[in-house]
Amino acid sequence: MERPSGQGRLDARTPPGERPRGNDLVSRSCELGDVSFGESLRNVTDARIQWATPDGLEIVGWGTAAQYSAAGPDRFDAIRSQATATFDHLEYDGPDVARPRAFGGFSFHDGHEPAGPWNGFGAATFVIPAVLLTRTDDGTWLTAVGDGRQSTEASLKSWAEHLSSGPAMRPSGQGPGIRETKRTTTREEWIDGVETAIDRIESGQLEKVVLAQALEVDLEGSADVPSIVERLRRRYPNCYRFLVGHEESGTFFGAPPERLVLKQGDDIRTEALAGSVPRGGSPETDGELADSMIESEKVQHEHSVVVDAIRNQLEPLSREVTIDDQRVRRLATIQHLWTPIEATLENGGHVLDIVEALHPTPAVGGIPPAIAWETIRSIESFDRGWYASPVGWFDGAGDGEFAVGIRSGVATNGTVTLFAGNGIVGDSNPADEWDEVLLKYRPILDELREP
Ligand SMILES: C=C(O[C@@H]1C=C(C(=O)O)C=C[C@H]1O)C(=O)O
Repeated sequence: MERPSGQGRLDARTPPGERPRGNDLVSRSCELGDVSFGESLRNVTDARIQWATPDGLEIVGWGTAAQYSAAGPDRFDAIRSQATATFDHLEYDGPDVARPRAFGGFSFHDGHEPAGPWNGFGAATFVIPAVLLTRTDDGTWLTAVGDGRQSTEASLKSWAEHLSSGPAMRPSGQGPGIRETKRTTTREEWIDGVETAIDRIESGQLEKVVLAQALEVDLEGSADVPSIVERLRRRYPNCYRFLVGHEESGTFFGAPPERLVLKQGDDIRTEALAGSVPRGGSPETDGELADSMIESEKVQHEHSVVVDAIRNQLEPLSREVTIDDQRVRRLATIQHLWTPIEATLENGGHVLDIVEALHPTPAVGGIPPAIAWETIRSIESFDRGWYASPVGWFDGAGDGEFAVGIRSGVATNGTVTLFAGNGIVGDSNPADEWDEVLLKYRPILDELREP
């Protein structure tokens, strides 16, 4: 999309006494009529983000008002302190829902070095977009973030005019079509890897590990990721939908069913989502499959390891941790065992503290964490990059929401690399694990294929 003029620069006409200091940011919002979020992002070549939650919040953003990156074991802290320096001096005038937020994520492991499809995705990268569109049931807002009052107000006005003259809706289009798919892991290699993990579990070193694989998909057409993300809403309305593209990178996107954390003030919501069976062809077979999952000792063990790890991480930070009743989460192509978890923080804090405490849960990593990671490294033959990692947003109050970046892929020139993994415990059956992992490619693979 062509950028309207008047964006960015500190406006020299602002009276000195009224001008924000140095690099301080200014943000303004206004309400808009219906605009197509997908269309707004389509031709953006610099940073862009999209974030949609099962609760109905939808945000797209583009451009960079501020950017933070960090690597190594202190990456959570480093991002928090860089962003706090901005937010502490950010002047915002507008409704809470449209406030500026920092969007981004982390790599699975803090030692990540960007390469291949993950070029441009560091160990932690966040941006406060220069332009944001926020939609809830109550309406749509446009937010501009810049470094001077008059220039930011001018930018808001010109984007409002520009977006209002565009289409309110656009057809969500077709999938690009698939030319060829290539696995990182053959069935034999997968079965070998699962057996190696089971040996480690039986020897007592390891309790659970999540092994994953990747599928490289060569496309017939080009991947219009914002419209793929829009289309994922039709079959996965109760999942998150996101995309993250940095200035010089491919686009990471997906429809994860799993919340890592939602923090609002002292209230924390998270969940254990682990244990999977396919959907049946009818309500009866759906129910039978779900019952077999609930009754399986193997699945219950796989699941309880996640509940216990989350409880152990949250208890030292919380006044109270509540583990809700276990239930079944039914998605279009798969069903999961699911336990919602809530906590009340003892001494407040920042959502990134909770992200750091929880990531990776044994729903995507394993127990004990260090041996699980070493097992993953020695068995998996591809780079997890940002797959299965925290992706989401935080604001100036330290609130925010992060999904677990699963049911995801990274799009780079004509190729999408998809990722999927399974929890392995002592009584896992390697051949069953192969069938299960293929199910987890489906959400995106189906959209790429669809005519
Ligand atoms: C690791 C993935 O999914 C995770 C593993 C699950 C399992 O092992 O049953 C279920 C849900 C997710 O926590 C994935 O989708 O790639």
